[in-house]
Amino acid sequence: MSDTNTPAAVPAQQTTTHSVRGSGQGPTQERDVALPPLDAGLEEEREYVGLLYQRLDDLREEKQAQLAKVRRTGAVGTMQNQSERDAFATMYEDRLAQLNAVDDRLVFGRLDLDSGECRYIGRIGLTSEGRQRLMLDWRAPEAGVFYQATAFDRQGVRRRRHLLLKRREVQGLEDEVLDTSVLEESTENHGDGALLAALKARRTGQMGDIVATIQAEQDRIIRADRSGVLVVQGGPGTGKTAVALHRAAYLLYAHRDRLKSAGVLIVGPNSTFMSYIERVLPSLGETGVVMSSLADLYPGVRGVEETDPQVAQIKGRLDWVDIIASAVRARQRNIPEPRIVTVEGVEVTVTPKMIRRGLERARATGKPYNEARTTFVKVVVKEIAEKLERILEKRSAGNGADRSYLVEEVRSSREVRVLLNLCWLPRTPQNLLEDLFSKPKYLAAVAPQLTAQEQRLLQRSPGTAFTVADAPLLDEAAELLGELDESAGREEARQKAAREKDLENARKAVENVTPQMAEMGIEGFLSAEDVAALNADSGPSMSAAERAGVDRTWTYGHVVVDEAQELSPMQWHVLFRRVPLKSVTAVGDIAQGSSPSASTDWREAFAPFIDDRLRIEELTVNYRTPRIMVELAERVAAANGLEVTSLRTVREGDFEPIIERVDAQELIHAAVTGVAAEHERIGEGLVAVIAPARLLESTREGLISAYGQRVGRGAGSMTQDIVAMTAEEAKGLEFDAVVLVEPAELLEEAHGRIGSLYVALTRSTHSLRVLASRDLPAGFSV
Ligand SMILES: Nc1ncnc2c1ncn2[C@@H]1O[C@H](COP(=O)(O)OP(=O)(O)OP(=O)(O)O)[C@@H](O)[C@H]1O
Repeated sequence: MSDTNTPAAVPAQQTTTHSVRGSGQGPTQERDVALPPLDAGLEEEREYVGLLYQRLDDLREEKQAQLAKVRRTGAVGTMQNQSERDAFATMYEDRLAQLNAVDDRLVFGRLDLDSGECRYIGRIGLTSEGRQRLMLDWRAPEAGVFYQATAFDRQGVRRRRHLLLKRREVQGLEDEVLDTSVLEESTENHGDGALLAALKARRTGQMGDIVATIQAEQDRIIRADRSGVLVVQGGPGTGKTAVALHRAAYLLYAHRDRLKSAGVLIVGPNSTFMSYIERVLPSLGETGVVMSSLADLYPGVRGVEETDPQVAQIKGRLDWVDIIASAVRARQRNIPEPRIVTVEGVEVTVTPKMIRRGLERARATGKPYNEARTTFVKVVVKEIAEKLERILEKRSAGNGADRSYLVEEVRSSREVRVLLNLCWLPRTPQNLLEDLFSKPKYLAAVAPQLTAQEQRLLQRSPGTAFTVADAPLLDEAAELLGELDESAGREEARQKAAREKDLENARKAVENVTPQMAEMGIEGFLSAEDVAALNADSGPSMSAAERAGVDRTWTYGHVVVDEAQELSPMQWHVLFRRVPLKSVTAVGDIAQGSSPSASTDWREAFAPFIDDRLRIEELTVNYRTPRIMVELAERVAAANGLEVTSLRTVREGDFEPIIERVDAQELIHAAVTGVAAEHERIGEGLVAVIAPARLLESTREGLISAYGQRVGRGAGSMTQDIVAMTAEEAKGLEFDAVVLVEPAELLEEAHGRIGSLYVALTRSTHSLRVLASRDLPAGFSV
């Protein structure tokens, strides 16, 4: 058995055959299937695709049987035997999950080369039992020409064929003949291009992959080098999100050893967006990535919206690195004058000098605040105990009794504990931030960078929920405070030792199984770290991705950030800490920026974190929005002072945008009827009402009373056929039709920044209806 990703090299027209096992569980039957000739038609391609699915099913069956066998063996034998079994079991499970995920439209392309070689391109690489290459993984270097070859630069390609599948069924072929001499040989040339067919398709509410139709400018970005920061700038609908996700899949393929254990983090603006994109990577056979919205950047706390844009802007500044450091330092303080504590009925005077020695020794450890506190406590307790001992010695005229118990007595004395806490209170990131925002004097003392007015804006009562903009501040505080539990350091050391032991065992196991896996043609599916995680002697076993998702200190091999223009400097600061090699793909559009901290220049945005080794690539074709709507959006942007690069569009569009004037009190009713009118116009599909925040709830209620269950709610709302949201929430999403309510108010609520309205105008793939009771913003009329 072999199913890896080395190049396919099968001459196209000679009658090459592949030997394929028959289906079913019975005895193996061998049958030969010829590779379709260059002028193959639908029937021949169907036969070949049938062969590929046959191979997929066989592999699946094989893995299922192997997994069942390993599981039957049970947890017996030496630690190393168990590790080996676990290694195999995880590998089979991973592989099975991957084989299941790629079932839909397994293969999509065929290349016929000048050399006579024919390559099939699909979601994974497949070879026959006899090690004959059947299909190339789209990410393999040899598959690159499928996306790159053009009539001007053929790169040895005579013909590129798209196989249009619905699930497992070949429904059509589409040929691009790059060498005109092939024209006579080819009888097939089928209708609409694969790209247009994909773009016209109704939206499901979840983003799909674009693997069959990646365009050359996108492919270059997807396969770009992993090192450093790559920014992909592009207008709406240019495929930035799609490219970012396919790049993650590509990097996981090309650097599997490194990235499988370190992991890839994908960051997006909010949870609706994260559920919109969550299926793309699994459909490409990749499951081991961690996805996080900006609200979840600090594990364990889901930030609510920061409603005041000024507050969000203040919290986004890098000044907080210093403010939080001062806030932490300010929580270590000396006593102004000596204090008396009573231990065992004896009064002991604690002097500022004794406390200072404790503070200095603790700071000298260089450990985070809570961990250094252990040293502080140890030093001061010892000093008090020694003083107490001297007093007791004096009283008992030096009878030399054993007084080693005194240290424990001092440590457990309530008065001593109060004094120690007064000087060095154990803190969690949450308490620290809560204190900063609820104690104006504390904030004033540690944040001279903020004006009095800014400090006032930050004030809030204790217990208020943490916001998205607090997440990076919590993270920064956690970094400086360290573990709260004094025993955590010891526990951590114990766990580290246990992990190292597991890792050593796992390395031996992987060494043993690797040759057997290689024999089977499987490489790089499991690292020693994965096996070690399975054997970890504490808690349930977790995959690298699961562990990374809950561990604030996890460092990733690569980070992908979508809607990157919206991130504040503090959010970048936290993200860069998670990727020490600074291997980052950031995709976004400066023109769509709407958050209070949105970047207006990519180089400026990254200057604090990296030197000038920043690569900026641009995408220039809008695949989502028809030309008529793009023109409207660009006109409105320009009329409101926003410079946007004019985009090329792939589709003209079938429907002119409709602009309806309505009375203010009729807006919601008009939105409800507008949805029905849009469904009538476009047929089935997802219609979104994009409304100002003030009208959102009443709009949603109006829609629910008219359409009931059809109206989506929460993160999974996009899978229904009607949704209502603000322009901010619509960022990154797309719909078949959009009903846009009161554009003047959208502009106003973004404080005159056009970004949100520009976003709203570019969300639709087919049709747009604008409802306005007030004057329309500039640019709406020609
Ligand atoms: N090469 C392609 N083949 C098929 N569909 C594509 C291709 N490129 C982009 N698309 C489709 O175009 C639409 C827009 O893509 P995407 O959401 O990635 O754009 P974007 O640049 O992130 O947009 P925005 O900035 O407006 O959120 C999606 O439906 C995507 O699947």
